[in-house]
Amino acid sequence: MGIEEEIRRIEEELKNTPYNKATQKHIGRLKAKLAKLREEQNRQRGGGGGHGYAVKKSGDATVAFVGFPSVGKSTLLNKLTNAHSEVGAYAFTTLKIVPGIMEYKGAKIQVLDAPGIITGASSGKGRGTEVLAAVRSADLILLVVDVFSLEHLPVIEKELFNVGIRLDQQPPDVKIVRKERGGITVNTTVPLTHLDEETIVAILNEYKIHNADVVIREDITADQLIDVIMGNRVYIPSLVVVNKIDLATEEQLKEIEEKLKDRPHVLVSGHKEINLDKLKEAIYNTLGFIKIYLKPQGKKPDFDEPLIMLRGSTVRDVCNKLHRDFVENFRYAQVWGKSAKHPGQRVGLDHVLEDEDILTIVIKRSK
Ligand SMILES: Nc1nc2c(ncn2[C@@H]2O[C@H](COP(=O)(O)OP(=O)(O)OP(=O)(O)O)[C@@H](O)[C@H]2O)c(=O)[nH]1
Repeated sequence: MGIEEEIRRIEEELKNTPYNKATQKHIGRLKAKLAKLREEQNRQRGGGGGHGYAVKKSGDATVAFVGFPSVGKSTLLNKLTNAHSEVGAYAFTTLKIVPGIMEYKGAKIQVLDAPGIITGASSGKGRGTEVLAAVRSADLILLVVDVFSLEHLPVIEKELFNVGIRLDQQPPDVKIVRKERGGITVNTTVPLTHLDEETIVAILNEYKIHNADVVIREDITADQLIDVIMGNRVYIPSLVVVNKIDLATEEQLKEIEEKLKDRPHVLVSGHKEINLDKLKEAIYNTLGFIKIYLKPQGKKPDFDEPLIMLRGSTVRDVCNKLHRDFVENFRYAQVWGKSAKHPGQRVGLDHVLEDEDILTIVIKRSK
């Protein structure tokens, strides 16, 4: 049986197996098998867990447009950035990923236009797989649909899920430490409502893990446990962009608003330039930026040109951005501001910075 056929067979079985206490373990095993097969398939197609596509990261953050062909991604990209992607009134005008830079409130945001993903892209049909690999490296994913195709959203989400992209989730708080012998021990700090110990062990066994200490600190699902075992998942926030609102009636727009009320979304028209500022603002806010003022040793901080970094950035991220040798030659850093325990605190590369911190980086003198 070919991989694709086997995947279909297991998906079918999962669909037809009702979830309850008695089937939990079986379902867990099936899901583990399915995840392994998808991984194998992604490997064969050269996508998935790979390191992406020939797009160099530049700017302060990267945003990827994902959507079906002809929803207007190229048009939006052109209006938001300085890039000139070809726009055509036919499907698949975008044959390779075209990055552009969008400047907003001092941040330079790299925007990638990916070829339209289609059903089955994650299984290698169309040009989807390599594109999805590039999307994995984004800091924010824009799910683009047009006013008449909201039903594409779950399809796109499934494609992304299948290549290991987890939207709007945090990495599960689970530690698995393998050992030589002693079997599997499971410790939990919260009650688990989706998994019992037998299922956890069955899933681990499916991955040939027979000896390990497992610590679970949140109420995870089988899928989340599998994600931790696979280890190559990426966790990226998303924003829904509904395009071509110029074609819809007030009534239709209200319906769309209602359907999307529980998730971040923006309604726009690329072509008619409606709500594009709102979209830029939403992109900027969802990414979340902080300003860092650099202070050369023994001098005053530079308040005129702050460094723009993503929220959660560390001293290491700053070093990487400034110069490729900084991490290697790093001695220590000093911080003043919200993240510092006291003004001028000495910190290492892993120190997490806060908005408006002042930072001095001390590096070894080059020989
Ligand atoms: N009415 C209307 N048409 C639009 C809008 N934005 C784009 N279009 C049209 O939709 C068609 C497809 O636009 P593209 O920007 O090429 O779409 P794409 O998503 O990049 O398509 P692929 O390159 O095939 O993936 C073109 O004819 C555009 O002129 C819009 O806001 N309103």
